[in-house]
Amino acid sequence: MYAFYSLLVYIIYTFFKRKPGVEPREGAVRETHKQNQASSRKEMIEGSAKFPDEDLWLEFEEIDCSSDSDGVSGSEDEAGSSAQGSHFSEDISSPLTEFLALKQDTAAGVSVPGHAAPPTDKVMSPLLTVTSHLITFLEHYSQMQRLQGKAQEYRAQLRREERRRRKQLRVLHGAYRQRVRDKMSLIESLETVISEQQGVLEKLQRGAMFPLYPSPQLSHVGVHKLVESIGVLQAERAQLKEEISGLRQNVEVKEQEKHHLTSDLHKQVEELKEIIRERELELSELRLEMGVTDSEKRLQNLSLENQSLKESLVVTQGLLDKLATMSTQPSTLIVKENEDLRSKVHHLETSLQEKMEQLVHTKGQVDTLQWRKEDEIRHLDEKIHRLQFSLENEKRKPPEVQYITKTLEVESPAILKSLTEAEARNRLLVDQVSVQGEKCQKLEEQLRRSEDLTTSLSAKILAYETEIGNLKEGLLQEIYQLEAQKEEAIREASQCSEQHLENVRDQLSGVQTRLALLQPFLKRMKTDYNSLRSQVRDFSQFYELSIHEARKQICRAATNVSETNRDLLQRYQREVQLRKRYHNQLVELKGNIRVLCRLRPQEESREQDSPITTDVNDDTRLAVLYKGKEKAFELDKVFFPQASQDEVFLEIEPVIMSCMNGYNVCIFAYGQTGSGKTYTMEGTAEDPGINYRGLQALYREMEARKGLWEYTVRMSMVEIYNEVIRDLLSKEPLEKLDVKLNPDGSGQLHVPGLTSTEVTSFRHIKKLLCLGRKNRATFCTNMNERSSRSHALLTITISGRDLTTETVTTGKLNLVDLAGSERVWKSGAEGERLKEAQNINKSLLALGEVIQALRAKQGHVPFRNSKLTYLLQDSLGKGNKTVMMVQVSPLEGNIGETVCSLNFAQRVCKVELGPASRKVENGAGKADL
Ligand SMILES: Nc1ncnc2c1ncn2[C@@H]1O[C@H](COP(=O)(O)OP(=O)(O)OP(=O)(O)O)[C@@H](O)[C@H]1O
Repeated sequence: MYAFYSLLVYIIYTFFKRKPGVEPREGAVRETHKQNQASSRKEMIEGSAKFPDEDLWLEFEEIDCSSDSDGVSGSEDEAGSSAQGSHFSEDISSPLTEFLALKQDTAAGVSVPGHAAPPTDKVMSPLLTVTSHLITFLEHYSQMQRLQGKAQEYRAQLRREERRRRKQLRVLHGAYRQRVRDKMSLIESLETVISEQQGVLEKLQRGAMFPLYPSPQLSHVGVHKLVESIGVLQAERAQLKEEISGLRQNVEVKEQEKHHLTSDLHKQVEELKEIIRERELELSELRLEMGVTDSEKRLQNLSLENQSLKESLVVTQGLLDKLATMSTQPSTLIVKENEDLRSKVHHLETSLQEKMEQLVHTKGQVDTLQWRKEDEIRHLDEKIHRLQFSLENEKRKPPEVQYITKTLEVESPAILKSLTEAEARNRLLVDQVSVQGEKCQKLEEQLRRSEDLTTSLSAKILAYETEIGNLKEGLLQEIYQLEAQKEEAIREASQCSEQHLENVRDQLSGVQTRLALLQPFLKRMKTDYNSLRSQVRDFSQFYELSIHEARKQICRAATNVSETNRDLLQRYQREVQLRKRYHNQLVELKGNIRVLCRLRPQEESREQDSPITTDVNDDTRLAVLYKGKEKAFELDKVFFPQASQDEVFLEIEPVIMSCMNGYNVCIFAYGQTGSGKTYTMEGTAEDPGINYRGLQALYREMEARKGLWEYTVRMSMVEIYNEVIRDLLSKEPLEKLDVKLNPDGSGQLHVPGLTSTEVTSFRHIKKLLCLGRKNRATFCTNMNERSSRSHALLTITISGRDLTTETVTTGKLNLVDLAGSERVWKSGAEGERLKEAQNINKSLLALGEVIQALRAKQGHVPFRNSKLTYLLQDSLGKGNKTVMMVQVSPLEGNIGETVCSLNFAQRVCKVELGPASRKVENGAGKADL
């Protein structure tokens, strides 16, 4: 008895002294286990004591082997955990099995045949009972760990399956998109076919609109084309139907296969369930035998759940494989593909639903398991307390027992720790299961969406198919209608043509009768025609002779005309020369400086007695009643107030025209402000003055001389204000210019920077005149004031070339609108007005001095005393032609200024410039003639 207890204590000691953190290596453990087995067996054999239950040993060995293999086949973590579990189980199996065997033998009191009966103790001590319970619990715990390892393996498999399924789904989606694209292209091709058919139909309709006109061939061709295309479409449709039926058969076959697979799977599941049931029975038996706790049941439940999960995974995998194989099959028809997809989606949905249900069930089970485990832990705690209590009672027992009790006290926290770890693992499992459920839900949603898309697409396809069918029916109906219309049209056309033929026959018979009547007339006409032909022949001969004679006469007349022309040309040239000579003599007779006076008419509203009287019979005299005395003036010509612009111009025209022959001419208007200077020179738009009319006359003459003379005309316009020259044709009219001697040494004057524009036509001149007027207006706010105080000078330079004699003439025409000659400075003006008045007076005084010098025939003429005289130097001096237009106001109030102006004019009248000279240049060089 003592020996037995000693052995028992030794075994427990050897088992419990190994702590979980310092377990021996696997190989070492296995070796120890084998050695223990070997030694125990050896001992048994040597002691001629066969082991009481060899089958039980074998079972334990199998468990060890399976746990080893599981640890190798799982993933790295799982392998680690399973390996750990196997170590633990292996670690405890050898001493425990031995002890269990011994305990069973002891409890049963069975003697092994052939062996000596072991020493028996009929009464089991409490320590032995507790120890046996603990060992049983540890065994169950190790089994639970193994099952957990297997569950982890299943989870890994589940993950792998999930990944594979996702991949397959991606592939399926890609294939599905491709099929949709193919479907769209098919629909487009069908639409193009329909549009072509519609086009053909429209053509046919057009042909039917004009049945009487020649288009039956076109209608025939169109109908034939339409019928052919419809036949092709029908053939295509039949082919498509055949393909669809074939594909449906394939689908049915696949469905049957799927059904078989499902039934096989169900069978397998049933078998597995049967096996599980058997295992459950075995376990329940074991539990009854060994007093197993509820943890075994839970472990069984877990294993069952895992098994069901595995089965569902297998089912899903099979479905996915089938889907993959179906997706790889070549398909051309959309309908079939859609059906396949629909069925697959349905299967997937059902499998997912099953899985979801299983997962929910598993989750519930796990929750209940957790709850039960907590209860179990509580029970274990109570048991431990009871054990502690019993151990307290056993304190008075031998020291070995006390040692065991202490060991149990030490080891119980470790057991509790392992239990909490197991609980944590269970929680982890629950979390993973919930994550899996979410993934399954997402997949389910994706599948639902794809199914919706598939249904919508299939609906569209059906709609297209129905539309195509309707169109075909409509086309066929229209074809029938067209054929009917065509037949009707042919019938009508044949009726019309028959009627027309009858009409034509009638007309032909009428024409034949008329021809018979016209036969004698035709014979007569033939004779007339022959006579006419002979006459025409005679006439053509006569005509040729006449033409020949006329040509001769024309040639003779041409020779006579050329001789006459030469004579006429010579006479014309002589006439021109004479005209020029007489003109010059006339101008000279009139005087090369001529003073004309123009009386401004009174305004109708302010008409009053004028102090100026004229003689109607003598247009060279006028008298002014000034300060009670009548003062008489004799000038070259006096224009009465009623004199028109044209009259004034006719008087001046010969002088203006002389510039075309190379004379320098200067025409200036002189007089007080408001006396009509600008009116005379510029005039108005309706009644232009000397400037406009003179330039117009020059261009008229130039036109008349075209072919004999060639002219170049240049134009410039300046304003002299306060002794400052400004270019009125410049782009920068505010620039101040100055008169200088020409640097070429000719002694001529020129204004550097002055714009001298070559004029191409009279219209061009008009534009330039407008520009000059506009620029002058920009200088002042009050145009009348400004024009009254500034001189405006328009210069035209005309270079002419006689094309017959190559003589070149250069003439210059200066047209000057002078500033008002009133004596403002005498009226006490100040400031700017005084300066203006002084400058005006200076230039007019300089003009008077120049005229005085010319009159006195002085050697020096002071042209440079003012800008005005400087500019007019080459036109005012000797050999030039000058016209002074004295403008006189008829008003009593202006009488003083009138007298002054007339006095100045009188002085100018007495100036003798001598005969004018022409600026002519011929082959020998320049000359003044
Ligand atoms: N012969 C005429 N017939 C009709 N109206 C005339 C005649 N002469 C001048 N006038 C008118 O008299 C007014 C003053 O004439 P104008 O402006 O030509 O005078 P002016 O001497 O040029 O003055 P200023 O020196 O201020 O420029 C204008 O309205 C003009 O139409």
